[in-house]
Amino acid sequence: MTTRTGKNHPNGEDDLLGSDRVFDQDRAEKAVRELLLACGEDPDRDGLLDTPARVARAYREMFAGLYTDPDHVLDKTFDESHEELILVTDIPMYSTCEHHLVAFHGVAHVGYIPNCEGKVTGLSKLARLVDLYSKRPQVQERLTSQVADAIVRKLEPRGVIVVVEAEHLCMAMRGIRKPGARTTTSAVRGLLKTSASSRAEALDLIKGRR
Ligand SMILES: Nc1nc2c(ncn2[C@@H]2O[C@H](COP(=O)(O)OP(=O)(O)OP(=O)(O)O)[C@@H](O)[C@H]2O)c(=O)[nH]1
Ligand SMILES: [Zn+2]
Repeated sequence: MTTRTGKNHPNGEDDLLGSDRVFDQDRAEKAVRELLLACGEDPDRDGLLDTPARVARAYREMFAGLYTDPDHVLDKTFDESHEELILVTDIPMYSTCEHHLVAFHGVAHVGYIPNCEGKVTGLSKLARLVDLYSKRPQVQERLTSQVADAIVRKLEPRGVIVVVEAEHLCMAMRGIRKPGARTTTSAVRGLLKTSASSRAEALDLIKGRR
């Protein structure tokens, strides 16, 4: 699996520079085996024999967003004379907390106001963008702004809003142990930041969606 991604920091701005990055299946398998040993488990017992390979494949899938340039997701655009809000709500989101490598999951709401040329993208591409940035070691704040900034870069819209609501399993199954606690993050750009009424319209639609 070799495709473009960042040189120094896979989640940073140098993401755009691109470099070949590969998933090293053998290395991942060895690391999982080591982890099992470190936990006092026997990786050679029947039930665990295939576990290192399975876990390595799972991580390759969970971090698939490290190997794809997110900007390509929004390559296809079309002109549609719609100059008002386009909002996709309740996009299911599964990501991995970079502090503990356990899941955080919830929903993302992504909206934008196209520019005066009416440059829009397919609705599924907004969900693809959320998927791609989720499939990396992440923190929720960065995930939220990266989705917003990718839309700004590629669609040059008048405004963008991204809201992510998630439960962090690192706060539920360990540590402070508060299952059900939800974290909400938002990233607003352009008109949706500067115009209180535009932002209120978007937030009302997000809040009142059920
Ligand atoms: N801001 C932010 N914090 C996060 C996110 N995911 C996990 N964290 C927090 O990252 C922090 C890491 O804190 P540390 O004190 O270094 O690690 P820790 O001892 O395991 O912390 P506890 O979870 O409090 O036990 C914790 O407070 C987590 O709740 C995230 O997406 N955004
Ligand atoms: Zn965590």
